[in-house]
Amino acid sequence: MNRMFKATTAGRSVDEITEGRRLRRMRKADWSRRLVQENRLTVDDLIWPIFLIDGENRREEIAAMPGVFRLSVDLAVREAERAAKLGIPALATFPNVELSLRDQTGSAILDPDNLVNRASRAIKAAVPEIGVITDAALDPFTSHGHDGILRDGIIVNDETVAQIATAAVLQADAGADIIAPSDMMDGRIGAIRDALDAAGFQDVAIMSYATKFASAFYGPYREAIGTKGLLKGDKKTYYIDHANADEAVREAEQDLAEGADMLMVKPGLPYLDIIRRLKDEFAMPTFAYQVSGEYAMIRAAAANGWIDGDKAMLESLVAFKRAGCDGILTYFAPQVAEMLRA
Ligand SMILES: NCC(=O)CCC(=O)O
Ligand SMILES: [Mg+2]
Repeated sequence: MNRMFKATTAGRSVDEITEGRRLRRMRKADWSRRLVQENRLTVDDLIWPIFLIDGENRREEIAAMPGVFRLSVDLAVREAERAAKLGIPALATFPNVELSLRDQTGSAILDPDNLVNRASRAIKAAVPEIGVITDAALDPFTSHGHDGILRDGIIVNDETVAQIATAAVLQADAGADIIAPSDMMDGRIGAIRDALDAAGFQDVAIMSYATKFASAFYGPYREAIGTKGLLKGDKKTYYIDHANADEAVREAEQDLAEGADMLMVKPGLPYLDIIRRLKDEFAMPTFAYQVSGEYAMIRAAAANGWIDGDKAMLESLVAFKRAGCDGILTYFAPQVAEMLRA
């Protein structure tokens, strides 16, 4: 029937137009689609960001992130066990620090027994086979919610870098396998590398939040770590303008020169072009952070019945692989891992 059909429009048949190259041929059945599929999401691609709170047996749902909880350390350990069983390679921890412990300089990050370090110790003791990634940025620890030390209205770069480097050593000492600083201060990767090496932590890696953009998509995260009501102004003097791409390449280049082992692009889905450029340019292990706002959008639309949440989640994650990612930090990690296993 197809063969007999001659287009009645301007005269040429579809076979004449395509010269016989029919791309739908390989899409005709499930088996052939599977055979030619270029990118595949596996559990090995997942990093699970989890939120911490003080106390015991505490589990608080984050309103703007349905299905995501703040966990006391004992429950975080349980979740780490679950993650390891599911085959998730690594966790990234983020603390919601008690308000009374936050100050102008974020000094609690220098407490060897702060929430993050206690969690790393407990997780590594119970589940040594899972990777632990910690953030050395100051925002969960400052009374103003900025990622650095605030003096006279300015986030001071060099003093912040010195504090972050010291904090990174404490985090490594508590068991962190990867330090992932999310603050975007200039020079922090080199300073962290030097400090880790000087303290004997040559094997602790650095995943640079090399290209972190000033973004509206971090909203729910600020609720999660309790900086929403604290933060005055914005982070535009240290995060990258979301209109810029060449600048992101320069940031990544600089962090690699300073010793970053891995690059991260954040947020994720609106920045797939950056992921592709970094992967092509540097051929380094490259990660995306599918941030809280991206998670919330998918969950909210699904809750309203406007999209199929599971399908949108999987599609968004495969998009990162297609763009060149080696892995993705995603709040969907345990849910996806369960699905990929089934
Ligand atoms: N330093 C980690 C983040 O800022 C996460 C942002 C988000 O999930 O929105
Ligand atoms: Mg930089």
